[in-house]
Amino acid sequence: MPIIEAKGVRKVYRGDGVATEALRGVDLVVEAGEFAALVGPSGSGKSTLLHLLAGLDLPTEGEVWVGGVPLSRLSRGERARFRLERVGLVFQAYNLLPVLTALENAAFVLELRGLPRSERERRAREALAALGLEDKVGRFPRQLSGGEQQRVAVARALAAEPLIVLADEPTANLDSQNGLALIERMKALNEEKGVTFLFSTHDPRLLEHVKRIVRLEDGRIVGEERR
Ligand SMILES: Nc1ncnc2c1ncn2[C@@H]1O[C@H](COP(=O)(O)OP(=O)(O)OP(=O)(O)O)[C@@H](O)[C@H]1O
Repeated sequence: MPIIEAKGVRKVYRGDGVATEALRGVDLVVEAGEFAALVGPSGSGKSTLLHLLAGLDLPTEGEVWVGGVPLSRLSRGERARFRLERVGLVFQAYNLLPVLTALENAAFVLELRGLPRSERERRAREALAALGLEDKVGRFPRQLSGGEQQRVAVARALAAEPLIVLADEPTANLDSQNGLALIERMKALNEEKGVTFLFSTHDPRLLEHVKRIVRLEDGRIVGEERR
């Protein structure tokens, strides 16, 4: 069974009397275990598609299934629970909680899942260390640079060891050492634990490692490449 399937997905944003058609009929299947990238020019619909696949928003038309579950048939609360249990998200607004330290932020999803403190701290520390943040665990988001906050957001997603990670430009803003460390960590999770990854990216370092590239243009899939 595909882990994600989108069929006939259209998304129209309406606001200020203007309608923007961000997706114009997208069909996409992602199988379990894939390590895949969405590429395309700015405004082509990558973030919109990732949001819909995560159930953060619903399509104007069409349907998204994740693990066989049609997202439009779930309530908002059920979609939130589904994300908590299955999906790791890394979006451009990192959504770190300002009153929590890096460690607490990275452990937050595990806390919501009810893991015991020692277990969630161990996993959060491990994920932060893998991203080069071992000496920043006690800092609050405002005491971290943009790139460091981004790494905490990635650590939070990876610490939860979800079924699938959806990430919007996960390596943007990272210097080459941290970018490579993150790529290695994602690859290891993909190869050793079978975690599925779908990310949008322009980063040639990351594109070197992906096994599939899906190209979006103007709200449509215009090409695909498998390696
Ligand atoms: N909340 C919104 N309200 C109105 N229009 C939006 C909204 N979000 C995105 N759009 C529009 O939808 C289109 C697709 O945007 P999207 O953010 O999905 O593109 P993208 O490929 O992720 O771009 P980038 O690479 O710049 O992040 C753009 O024309 C954008 O202006």
